[in-house]
Amino acid sequence: MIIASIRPTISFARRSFTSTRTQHRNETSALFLNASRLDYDQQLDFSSWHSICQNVILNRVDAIRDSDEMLQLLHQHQPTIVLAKEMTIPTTVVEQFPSSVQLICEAGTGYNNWPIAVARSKRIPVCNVPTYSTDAVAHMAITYLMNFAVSMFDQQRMLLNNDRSNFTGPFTLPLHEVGHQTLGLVGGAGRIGTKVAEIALALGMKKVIISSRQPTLPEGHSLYNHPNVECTTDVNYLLRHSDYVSLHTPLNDQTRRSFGRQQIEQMKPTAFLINTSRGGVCHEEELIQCLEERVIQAAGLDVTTTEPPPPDSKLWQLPNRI
Ligand SMILES: NC(=O)C1=CN([C@@H]2O[C@H](COP(=O)(O)OP(=O)(O)OC[C@H]3O[C@@H](n4cnc5c(N)ncnc54)[C@H](O)[C@@H]3O)[C@@H](O)[C@H]2O)C=CC1
Ligand SMILES: O=C(O)C(=O)COP(=O)(O)O
Repeated sequence: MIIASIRPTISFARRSFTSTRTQHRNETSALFLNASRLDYDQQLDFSSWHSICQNVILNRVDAIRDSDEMLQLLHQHQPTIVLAKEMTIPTTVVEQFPSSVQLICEAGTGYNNWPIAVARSKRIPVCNVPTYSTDAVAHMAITYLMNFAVSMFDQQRMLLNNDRSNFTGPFTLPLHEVGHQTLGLVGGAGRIGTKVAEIALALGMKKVIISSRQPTLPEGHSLYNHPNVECTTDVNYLLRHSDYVSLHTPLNDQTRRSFGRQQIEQMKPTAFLINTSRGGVCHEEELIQCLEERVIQAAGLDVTTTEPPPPDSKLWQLPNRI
């Protein structure tokens, strides 16, 4: 899957290069910072890189300790292309990039780890892999939803704790039929949100509310004019009417810590929050407090502000956090 999905980056790179950078066809090297994050021997299609530039030398480095070391490596290798995956690249590093660097590639979807404004000011294009894991993330969000719907996590916890109260008498854990429920997708008109919506509708969910910066889905969107889909610019409306709220915006200056107590308090007390976007989109301290106070039922968090959370984070202990 990843071999196929990395191709958009390659084709973007090819377009960038063929339009403006053809003079460098003979002398291209790429530096992959912290390459051990994935096994890219299998995932980078070197023949594509070679069609951009005749000699691509991919140098992979790991376990970089600090900005100084990063800069030292960059100046030593003088790469044309710098690749990274989810590793925070400090502003000062991009400011001091060697002049050889002509393309930044994020080898995944979210590119919040790069100081884009600095790259832009230096006229270095940045590309990502937009479809790197669209289906996998959508499946993850739906897995949280279905588990919340039938209290699967709680049932398993009770079994592991040898707590038989729900298996000997009347069943007290909630069991919801999603056909009667509404899913709210914040930033839901994007790739992952749309895929989540499509699966939720296939499961027969009553309604999907998508919040977007546009009042309607664009013509040509797979859910345009769908009878069970509502598009709104009013996130508060979505929060008030959803049984599950799933976050799908990228992390940027507008979305950073944008989902906190004020938003959670508008959700139904019976509702669940799902975050598979970026931990930093949530105001994590306020989210933890709201979960402790049971302002909502529970949260499914594929992402946290720091990954993994620090050992003393309350996130490790909260019973209503998955
Ligand atoms: N948990 C994981 O392993 C993964 C997480 N992700 C995260 O999911 C995010 C979304 O991915 P895609 O759906 O593929 O991206 P996308 O770009 O297709 O969709 C993002 C949506 O958010 C909207 N948006 C952007 N800025 C906004 C703002 N300031 N306010 C409101 N809406 C805004 C966009 O208009 C778009 O509809 C990525 O940026 C990444 O952070 C992506 C892949 C894997
Ligand atoms: O591509 C992205 O934005 C991701 O977050 C992918 O994350 P992962 O490869 O699942 O650690």
